[in-house]
Amino acid sequence: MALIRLTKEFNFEMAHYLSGYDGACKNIHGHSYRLFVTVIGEPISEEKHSKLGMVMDFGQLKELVHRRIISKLDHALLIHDTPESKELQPLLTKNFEKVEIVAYQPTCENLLIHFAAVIKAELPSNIRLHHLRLNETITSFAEWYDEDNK
Ligand SMILES: Nc1nc2c(c(=O)[nH]1)N=C([C@H](O)[C@H](O)COP(=O)(O)OP(=O)(O)OP(=O)(O)O)CN2
Ligand SMILES: [Zn+2]
Repeated sequence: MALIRLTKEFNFEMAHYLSGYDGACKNIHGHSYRLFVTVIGEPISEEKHSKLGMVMDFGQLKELVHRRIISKLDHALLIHDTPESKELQPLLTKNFEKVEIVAYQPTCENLLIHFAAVIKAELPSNIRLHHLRLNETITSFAEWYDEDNK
């Protein structure tokens, strides 16, 4: 038995602001995010299987992450649902196509917690989410590891 980790990288552009933050990031600004998704499993060994030798088709992983995360967040503005943003929300949703209202402060950390839950819920039962890495800038990134969150 050999366990193999597979990683696929995704890129998306997203705007956000950190509500109540004590620095420049309290203002609306954007990032070119880089998301690395790593899964672990055993390569399929059935000779007749169309995915012979693969833990998971990279294309299947791409479809999942695109559908559940990238399609929603790329070129979107993420708004933390707070009493202060309530007034702003209808104005933004009326004028822009992609505004996502979320129940959490949109930090790298909280985005990863959200992404992990979404990806884990859709992975086939024989494949495990091993870790995620999210770069917010070239110099700043956060990581989520399954083994840290058992
Ligand atoms: N722990 C966290 N700290 C900060 C987050 C975060 O998500 N988690 N986010 C921000 C801002 O949104 C933004 O990402 C600024 O980050 P920072 O690395 O400070 O960006 P700079 O452009 O100033 O980075 P340099 O490359 O050092 O110029 C703030 N903090
Ligand atoms: Zn930011």
